[in-house]
Amino acid sequence: MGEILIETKDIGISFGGHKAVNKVNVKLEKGKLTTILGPNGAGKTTLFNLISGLLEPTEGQVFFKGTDVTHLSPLKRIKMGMGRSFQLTNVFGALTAFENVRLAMQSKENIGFKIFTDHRKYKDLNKKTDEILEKVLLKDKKDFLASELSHGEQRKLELGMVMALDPEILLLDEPTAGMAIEEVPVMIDIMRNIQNSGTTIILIEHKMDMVKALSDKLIIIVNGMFLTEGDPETVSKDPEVLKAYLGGGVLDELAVKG
Ligand SMILES: Nc1ncnc2c1ncn2[C@@H]1O[C@H](COP(=O)(O)OP(=O)(O)OP(=O)(O)O)[C@@H](O)[C@H]1O
Repeated sequence: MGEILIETKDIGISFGGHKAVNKVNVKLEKGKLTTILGPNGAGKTTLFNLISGLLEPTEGQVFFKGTDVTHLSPLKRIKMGMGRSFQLTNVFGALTAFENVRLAMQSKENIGFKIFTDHRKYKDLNKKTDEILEKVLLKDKKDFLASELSHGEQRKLELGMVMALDPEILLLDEPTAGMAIEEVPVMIDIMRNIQNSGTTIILIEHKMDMVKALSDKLIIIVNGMFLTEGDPETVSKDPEVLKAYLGGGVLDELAVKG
């Protein structure tokens, strides 16, 4: 296994009496795309919230590049290189696509209005913003208000805003949620662009086309607990996975992967 960027040790959280995540141990490897799969309500988003700091665990620890970040705020984690997107779109409708991405970049750099006193920095930010809009295939829409974009375009923009934080690892919670199936191949292209630029990705995704096309590794979570992990081919044939999770035949699609 290569360098580990994120590791959880016996991480868990209870809501009332219910253990939404129960002593989960995962290691996420640099440069890889790992997909977290599991039925609805299995605890995938909750695990993301624990990793990114939106929730404090009731037990266990989270490490980022060997540092214990369990009690650090989400903002501190972002500054360390952990980027996160959400199932719901979070864009500023009254700003253009370009402004949304640049604002995200400014927030990371903490430069606020000082940019107006440093022309070079300003130009540099604009250039980086253009590069990101190109990566998420929104260059043509840069001057559109975010509210004028389609839902799928807003999702791409959201991805651009997370990219603007220049993360070393990206946690993406269903980037295709609410997208029409015809839009999925474009999202796959965008994700490949991000992968090719060396960013490590952890993905929660239900659309199997996407999972098949991109995943180096699958981690299966059932009832808040880690079930198994491995390459998509192996995991899709694991009898435990088929028994506990599938039934519905979801991974049959993975098993026939070329
Ligand atoms: N803030 C909360 N308060 C109480 N219960 C919660 C909270 N967040 C999540 N849960 C519960 O924890 C369990 C796991 O939810 P979670 O959203 O993590 O599942 P998921 O695997 O992401 O599901 P989906 O695929 O439907 O998004 C569910 O039973 C959910 O109702």
